Amino acid sequence: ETVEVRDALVQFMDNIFPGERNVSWGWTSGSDPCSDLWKGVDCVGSPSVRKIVLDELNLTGILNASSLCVAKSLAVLSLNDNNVVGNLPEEISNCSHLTHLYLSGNNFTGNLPNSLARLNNLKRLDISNNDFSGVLPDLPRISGLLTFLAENNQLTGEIPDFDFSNLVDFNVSFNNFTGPIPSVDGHFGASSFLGNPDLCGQPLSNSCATPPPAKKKHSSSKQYAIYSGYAILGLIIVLFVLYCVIKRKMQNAGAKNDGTENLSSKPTSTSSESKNRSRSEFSITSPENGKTSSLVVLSSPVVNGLKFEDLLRAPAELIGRGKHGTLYKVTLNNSVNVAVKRIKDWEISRDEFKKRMQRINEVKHANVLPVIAYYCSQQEKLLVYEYQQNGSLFRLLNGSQNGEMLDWGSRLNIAAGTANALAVMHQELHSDGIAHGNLKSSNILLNKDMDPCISEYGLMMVENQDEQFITQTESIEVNDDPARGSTRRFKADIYSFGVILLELLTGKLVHNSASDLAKWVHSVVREEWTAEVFDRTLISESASEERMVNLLQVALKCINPSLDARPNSSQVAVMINSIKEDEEKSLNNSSEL
Ligand SMILES: Nc1ncnc2c1ncn2[C@@H]1O[C@H](COP(=O)(O)OP(=O)(O)OP(=O)(O)O)[C@@H](O)[C@H]1O
Repeated sequence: ETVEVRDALVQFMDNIFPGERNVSWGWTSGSDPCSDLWKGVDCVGSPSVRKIVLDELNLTGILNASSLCVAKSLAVLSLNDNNVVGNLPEEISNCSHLTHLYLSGNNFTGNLPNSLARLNNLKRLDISNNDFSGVLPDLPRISGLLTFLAENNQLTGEIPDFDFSNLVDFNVSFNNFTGPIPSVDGHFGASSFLGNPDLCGQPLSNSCATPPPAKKKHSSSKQYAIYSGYAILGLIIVLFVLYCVIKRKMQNAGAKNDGTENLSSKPTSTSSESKNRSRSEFSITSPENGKTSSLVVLSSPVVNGLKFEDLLRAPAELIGRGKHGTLYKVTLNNSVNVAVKRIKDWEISRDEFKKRMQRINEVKHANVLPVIAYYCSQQEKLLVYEYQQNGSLFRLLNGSQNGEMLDWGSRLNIAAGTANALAVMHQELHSDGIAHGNLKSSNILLNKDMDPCISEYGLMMVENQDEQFITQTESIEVNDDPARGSTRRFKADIYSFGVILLELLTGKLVHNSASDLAKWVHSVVREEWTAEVFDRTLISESASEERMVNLLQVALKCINPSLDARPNSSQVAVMINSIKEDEEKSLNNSSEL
């Protein structure tokens, strides 16, 4: 770097870190930021400063943007989780190459400068958890913005009309924004807007009131008539909705005696009410065509001799309602908990169902949760699994803050265990055409040793998580050729597994569409800031970036839009096991030192 840039950067550091600095940081005008490796500086193979990352270093001074932006090629500035004070100066716009600006978790105050909107290259802006106030500058004019995080500040005024379809992260919760939320078209939920008492409209539940009376006083009689019309229409809609809700509630109360949702109230097994509750839940009816549909117990000593009636009588608690059915936790007489999945709308004959279950049951793997019993009648299909106390991967990544409890080693173990199980299942069931069909992180359960267990293998005939990623030609081929259709099912599992790997690596979860996460990862990787993709908890535990990148590459192969380009499950398992072996070797080496 030139002397001018060096001196300016040293000035920037003196201002943001007043006091004595550790000499090992560099940041002295006699040295070079790139070749002398100043702390937090990355020149990404060039002679000019590209990135400055000074997170969690207890910086307590001010941000001197005039000095900082003398480094013209600066693209990333990250000052997360320090105690920087003062405002964000107008001169920040001199850093015209900035693509990433992270200021979260500091004590910044004052208005955001209008010049911020002139940072045309900005893709990610995170000013969350500060004390910024005032109205937002015209940020929507930055066309490539992907992230805007501003939660927990004191910002006011209306939310400008961002292009929400382009944004992948957006959060303005817990500020003082007012007025109507611009149309987000389902791209972001209420959690992005909560905690602004005077904000209204979708996706929040409080609708915007008609204009206040003061304005009406000045409005013309025509406007007055329009507003009154809206108000009356609104009132009619509210009354109609109220009527429907009350009517439905009354019908439900009549038909089900209020017992459908929550069966956790531990009914005593002798009470006729509790029997009725269980019956109404599973609604198992009389024998069909003279044949009795009984419970088939496949394996497991815990449920030996289990009868269908035992299942019906046992207290059941609803624990989930998914796309394909409902899940109950049922406590049997011997105090064993089982999970009972009641499948919805599966057009499959009894014989076919039975054959399928028997076939799946023949293949065993330690990381696949076996079906221990099943029941099948024309109307009902129930599957019984052992209840897994430690819940699912989805819950683990979601429940603990940012998946904090799940360290890199555990994530790699889950990835490898799942890949190995999938490889065996695919190999054994390939000729039967039985793929998993609905692989996702809520179907990866953790057993008592926190090892992964794939649940619900083969319960769905087809699941098209990757539909939009299939090329048109492939889609035609698949429809025309049954063998290709079978390949497609297995390759769809690979896509889904790739998405699970992305969840493990990013800590971000799929809620509605797997393709959103895949798109987000692609967009970050394309920007060549691959490290940005990884879950920050992994970065802070100093997980090996090399192995994270390797696992990311496996994930990207799995979500390749072309079916043929995706690896098969055995290849995936080999790749992940080799990453796991590298990890173990490196741990052994470091413990020997
Ligand atoms: N055997 C089990 N033990 C403990 N928890 C389980 C078990 N099986 C499923 N769960 C959890 O119960 C919840 C509901 O499961 P369910 O299978 O109904 O939902 P889903 O997998 O999201 O939906 P679907 O399979 O219908 O697409 C999920 O969070 C799942 O992780």
